[in-house]
Amino acid sequence: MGPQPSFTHSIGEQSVYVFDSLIANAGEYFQALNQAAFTRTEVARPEVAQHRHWVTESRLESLLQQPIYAATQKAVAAVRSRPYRPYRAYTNAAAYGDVLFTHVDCLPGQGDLTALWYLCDEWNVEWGGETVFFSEDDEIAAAVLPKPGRLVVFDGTIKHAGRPPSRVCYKPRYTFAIKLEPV
Ligand SMILES: O=C(O)CCC(=O)C(=O)O
Ligand SMILES: [Fe+2]
Repeated sequence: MGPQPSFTHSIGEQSVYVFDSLIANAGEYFQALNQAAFTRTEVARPEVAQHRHWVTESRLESLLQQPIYAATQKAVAAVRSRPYRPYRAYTNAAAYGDVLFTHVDCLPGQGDLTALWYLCDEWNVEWGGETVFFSEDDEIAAAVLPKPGRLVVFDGTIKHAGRPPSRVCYKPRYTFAIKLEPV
């Protein structure tokens, strides 16, 4: 039997699956990301293109060799019967005061999934930094808190946004996004 989600949220026909404890070395990723070269190049959606946020891209060829990708595949296989392949992987960085704008990760009918890893060595509920998911009528339908090594897998058509960490959080918030398309 594969990994089971810690919990699942249904938003209309779409789903958000939260997995914990699939990797043990989130703190190592956090340390490595502290040395990575981020560029302020990412745009959430065209209308907010003047507000860019910080990202660093991962090479897909190297991603495929990594245990974090194997863990992602197992989680995806636990919730979906069809195969998916990654087409992009990158890490978002946000600190207090940053804004990560609301967006969707794919168009209706594309069937993409997003696998989003919280790569922190610790997290405190007072630090905020949730990923929030919206219903069709723009209500918050689910909010997922960062936790070291937590993975959230969701349908790319769900509107969502990362929230920045609060003023009492002195660490960057890193989320590692793997965008997956049906094969
Ligand atoms: O950092 C987050 O919580 C959300 C990131 C995201 O939505 C994305 O990279 O597409
Ligand atoms: Fe997204």
